[in-house]
Amino acid sequence: MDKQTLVGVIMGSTSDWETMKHACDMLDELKVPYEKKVVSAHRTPDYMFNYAETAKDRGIEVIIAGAGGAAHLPGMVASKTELPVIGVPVKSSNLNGLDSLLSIVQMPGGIPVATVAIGKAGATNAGILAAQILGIKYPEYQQAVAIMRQNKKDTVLSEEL
Ligand SMILES: Nc1c(C(=O)O)ncn1[C@@H]1O[C@H](COP(=O)(O)O)[C@@H](O)[C@H]1O
Repeated sequence: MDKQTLVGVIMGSTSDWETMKHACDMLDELKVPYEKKVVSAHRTPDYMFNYAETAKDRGIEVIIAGAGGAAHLPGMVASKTELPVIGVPVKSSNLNGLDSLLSIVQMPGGIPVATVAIGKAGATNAGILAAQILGIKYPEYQQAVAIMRQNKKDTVLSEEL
């Protein structure tokens, strides 16, 4: 039987995939079941509301939302769900992602978005953070994160200049 999808990876546009695939790669590595979709607060507002409102009942436990520029998606999704939302600022062409970062991180008190760094490293960390959150309830994901970190440590220690 397929495992229950636990993470919703959403992004404002297909153009965000280059960045957001790194979150999905990490979820694949940690064997966390996820779904991925394009959802936009600006372009598909009703769909975005519906996605956020129904995610919990569908069994999703963490949402990773990536967007660039006027990146309202993570915050708007957070406003419609009690699930933890991790926001990934996608690097924009005009302002290098600083616009995305500030749009996501500066949430008003009461509606948090756990914001990671701009771009690939942030997306990768979003995948790890999602697994760590799930690891509180599902020990296999905590274990997977521990193994991944140990492997990284071994790689760094074995590296020579
Ligand atoms: N920031 C948002 C939202 C949103 O926040 O709802 N929807 C799309 N976008 C962003 O617009 C950028 C350009 O999109 P296009 O490449 O499709 O023109 C993308 O980075 C996307 O995340």
